[in-house]
Amino acid sequence: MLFVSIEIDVKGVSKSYGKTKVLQGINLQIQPGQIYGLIGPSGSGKTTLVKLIVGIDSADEGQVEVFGKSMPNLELLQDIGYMAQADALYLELTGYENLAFFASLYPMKKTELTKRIAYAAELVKLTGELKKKVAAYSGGMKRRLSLAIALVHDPQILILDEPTVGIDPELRLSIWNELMHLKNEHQKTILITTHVMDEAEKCDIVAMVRSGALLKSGSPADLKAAYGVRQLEEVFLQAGREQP
Ligand SMILES: Nc1ncnc2c1ncn2[C@@H]1O[C@H](COP(=O)(O)OP(=O)(O)OP(=O)(O)O)[C@@H](O)[C@H]1O
Repeated sequence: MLFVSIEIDVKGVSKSYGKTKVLQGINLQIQPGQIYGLIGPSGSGKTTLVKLIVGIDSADEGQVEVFGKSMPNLELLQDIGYMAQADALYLELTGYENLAFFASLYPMKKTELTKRIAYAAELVKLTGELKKKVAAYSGGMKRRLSLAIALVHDPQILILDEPTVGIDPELRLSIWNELMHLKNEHQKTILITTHVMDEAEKCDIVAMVRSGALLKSGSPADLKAAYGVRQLEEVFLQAGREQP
């Protein structure tokens, strides 16, 4: 029997805010070493779903398991790197001080900490800017620093909520190359939300979210073949029309 391990398992999850049902009956499974993309229009529920997976909010119905453990679970903090949509940075501190602060929340030796900060800063091309106060950073630089913070403690799972918004195309490409490297060379699992179809194309599995429900999921190639189309965007439009 083929055994497929599951790192993130979302089972029948629903969530409401007040009377508004924001997620309904979501099921998804993410395997180790996958890049899994959530794509959908603004307000479709991607961030809400991501928050349930990270464990900073809890579902009304259903369950989220990460490494077989029910979320939220403080034990798993070390294993998950989360980059929220809104940057949570200390503006009066420098880039370096921000990285050092977040890294210090995890058990790490001083030498390891210094190495990880250098690696994370280089990854997002901020090495030369680390001495500046974050208040003087541009929007894109803040996004890049948030990404560096998400991976500074070397987590197995990276959960990135629209990580490339406000980032120029060249750096966007280099960040994607690095995400591919993290997946291919270090078997990291990456869950990413995006509005951008060409980013969705780079994911192993794409799940299309609309109005709090998962329309379709699969590899970009399989999804396009199933609909007989050449663009992922067309899959999304057709899948949306099929909805009752
Ligand atoms: N804390 C909250 N209280 C009330 N409503 C909320 C809350 N958080 C989200 N919502 C609502 O839930 C719905 C889904 O929001 P969510 O942020 O998950 O969407 P999204 O797909 O991530 O959108 P975007 O791509 O714009 O980030 C929206 O209608 C939003 O207004």
